Amino acid sequence: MTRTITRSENRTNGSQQNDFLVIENLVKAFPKPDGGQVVILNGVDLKIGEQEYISVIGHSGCGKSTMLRIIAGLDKPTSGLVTLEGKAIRKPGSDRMMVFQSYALLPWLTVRGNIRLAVDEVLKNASNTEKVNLVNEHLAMVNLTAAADRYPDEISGGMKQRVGIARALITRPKMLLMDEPFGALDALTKRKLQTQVLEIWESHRQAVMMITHDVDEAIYMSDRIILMTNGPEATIGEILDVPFPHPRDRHAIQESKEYNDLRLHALDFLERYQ
Ligand SMILES: Nc1ncnc2c1ncn2[C@@H]1O[C@H](COP(=O)(O)OP(=O)(O)OP(=O)(O)O)[C@@H](O)[C@H]1O
Repeated sequence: MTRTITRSENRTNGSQQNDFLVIENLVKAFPKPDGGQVVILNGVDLKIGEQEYISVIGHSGCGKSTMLRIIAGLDKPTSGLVTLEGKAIRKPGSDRMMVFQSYALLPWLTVRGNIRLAVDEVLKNASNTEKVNLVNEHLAMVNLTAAADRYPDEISGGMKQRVGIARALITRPKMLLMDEPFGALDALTKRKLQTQVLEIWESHRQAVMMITHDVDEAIYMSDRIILMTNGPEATIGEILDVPFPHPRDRHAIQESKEYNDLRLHALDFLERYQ
């Protein structure tokens, strides 16, 4: 069989060679309850372009969320450096927004209120009219206009996740960090939301790092797929280039030989690291 897989060298994809996010020799260790330390991530090197969509796949516990939290500024590296546009990341900032699997919405605020909160926190100089228009625009973008005045416990999981995505997008962060954003959704809702998020990203490009356990999701959505080795002491095992131009048609790409080769290659990798 002719292999069409391209293993990316550690560079940004396609035309965007700029080193927007740079991770250099990242090591993260946590203290063990009985003393000593366990090294979770050991020597991660990665560069991401400013409009690049990256997926990270690896077995449970290898340190994917830890890496995302370090990029978000919620946790610190034990050693190594993570920079965004050349500046070391030391704390959370409005240039990076997170989307969590567990939605993390405030139950006492409506859909509109949850989205508006992000605008109030980040776009402090915008007028009330500008903020209202922005919230309405983003409610429409994720098809939530009709549910704007409902509370989180009155809407479905898929709707909650759309609120989380609108809330993350509305302040136009330079980088979107998504931790298994579709992991809690049923198969149909998941596919719909994947398409919606991809369409939004295709029209408002930004850097994305998305953790997923789903190889098909990674191929459909991303430009490159980072395959992590198992922990402890996990690192990047391989980086796969996804050769399909955007905008993508899920059905069309799934019929191609490249798609199936890529899928089998990623699954083989994961099997090897079981
Ligand atoms: N604050 C912490 N203190 C101690 N150990 C931690 C801490 N945070 C994470 N860990 C450990 O680090 C390892 C990696 O955790 P992490 O959540 O990053 O993995 P993951 O790859 O995202 O897993 P999953 O796919 O299951 O979400 C796990 O063994 C976890 O128990």
